[in-house]
Amino acid sequence: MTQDEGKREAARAALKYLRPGEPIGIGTGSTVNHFIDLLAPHKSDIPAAVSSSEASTARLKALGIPVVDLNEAGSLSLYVDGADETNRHLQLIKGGGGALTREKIIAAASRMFVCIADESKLVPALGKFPLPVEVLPMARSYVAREIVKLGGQPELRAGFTTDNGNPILDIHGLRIEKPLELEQQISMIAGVVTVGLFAHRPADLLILGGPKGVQELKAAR
Ligand SMILES: O=C[C@H](O)[C@H](O)[C@H](O)COP(=O)(O)O
Repeated sequence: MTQDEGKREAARAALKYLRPGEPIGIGTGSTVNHFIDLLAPHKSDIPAAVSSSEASTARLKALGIPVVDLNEAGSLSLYVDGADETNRHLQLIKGGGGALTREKIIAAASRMFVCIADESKLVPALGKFPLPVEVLPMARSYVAREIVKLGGQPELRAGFTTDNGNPILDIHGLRIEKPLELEQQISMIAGVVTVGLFAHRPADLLILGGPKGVQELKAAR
């Protein structure tokens, strides 16, 4: 089984959590793209979606699923999204595709966050995947210097701006032993819009696809 097939199987397993008649929150990335595609036969059950990126919005609309603003939808019962890394507490690194800010908002506004991924994303400690941080343009260098003080090596994501018009610093060299503390520390740096560490709002359920099939994990809390 390829990594992409693992993503697709995880996405397929998430379909059973759909709540017919209720709007759904939709993340961003290649795993979520599978999930959106698999929604086709269920679209009459989905009145609307709240989307975390322009890319997911375009894909949902192409399928005929109406996309609404979060302000209009209110709180959501279900949010489905991928991750770049997860630990056993279902704390995540997200933002490899640059959609971390809208993703964090929708996750916060949702009662159940189902994370879908291929099994390579489950790691003993977060931090091998460079941690994305969205920053306001004028704060880029200042935030980078503050991150060096925390022991990370920030690298500007070249030629990239988020859907919000901001740059991203990818932080290398972090072994994240205390995700809750680090999320708070980085979030407090002036000029940081969002850090792609989802520790205060982890996933509620992790669905992993791999050669041995699909496994579902609840957070060890
Ligand atoms: O910004 C992008 C998101 O956080 C994605 O959920 C994350 O990068 C995982 O993407 P993929 O499903 O393509 O591995």
